[in-house]
Amino acid sequence: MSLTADLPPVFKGRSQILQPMQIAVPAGQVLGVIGPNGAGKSTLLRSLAGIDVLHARWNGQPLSHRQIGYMPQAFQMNARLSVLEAVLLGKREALGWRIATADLEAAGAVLADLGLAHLEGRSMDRLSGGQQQMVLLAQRILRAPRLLVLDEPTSALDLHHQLVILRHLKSYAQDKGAVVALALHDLTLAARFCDRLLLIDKGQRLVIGDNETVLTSRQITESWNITPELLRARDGFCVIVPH
Ligand SMILES: Nc1ncnc2c1ncn2[C@@H]1O[C@H](COP(=O)(O)OP(=O)(O)OP(=O)(O)O)[C@@H](O)[C@H]1O
Repeated sequence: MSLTADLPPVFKGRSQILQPMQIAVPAGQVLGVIGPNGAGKSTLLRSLAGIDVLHARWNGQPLSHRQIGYMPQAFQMNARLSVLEAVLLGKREALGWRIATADLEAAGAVLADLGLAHLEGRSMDRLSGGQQQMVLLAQRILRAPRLLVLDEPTSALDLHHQLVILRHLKSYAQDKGAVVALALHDLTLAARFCDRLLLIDKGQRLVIGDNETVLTSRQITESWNITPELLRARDGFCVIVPH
């Protein structure tokens, strides 16, 4: 089982900000989309998530909006909803006037998995930026999408919560046989949690493959204009120290 997508070029005005590209990811994997600022990561993820036109296929069959969860880079929810209500909105197509006990339990379980159970009754407009980011992620996860597309899902999180969320996303992909595609700026975290990486620059796919193939000194220097030191952590993962 796998996700495939034949993404068309994207234009803004007369500029082409994304070249056409083909993407293929086996079910159960996390795809990290990396590249410098303005490289085209958000544009690629929007296209993959089918915000304008659906392109993603699962085993060759088109995926519907219902099967795709997308979280954009800019997020904010100032509504006077409780955290539990906000998460339940993830099920909105299935919710009627009465909320099924199963949906309430599922929402509570996702919050508990992300360590957010204590916030269940709190109003969304009284959460910190990082807490909001995690609650909105819980909302997307509750839909149990086949394809979860997340634009910098850890940008507002401290180190502990970055690990909680990335571990959870990796398990989500493995347990559900889903695909998670996410943009990350931290290359060390990308190396540790992603099964494969797609390096993009100037709207063009430079390379897609396993971490060793993508995160080479030469490629990092060319794309980010730094001279990295590539170390090996105790657990064998690559650590990228920028110089
Ligand atoms: N609405 C727009 N009009 C014109 N150009 C745009 C528009 N949106 C994005 N761009 C340009 O397209 C390119 C890719 O932008 P995109 O947001 O996809 O990059 P990114 O890799 O996600 O960047 P960042 O890491 O800074 O979030 C950039 O050069 C950006 O200036």
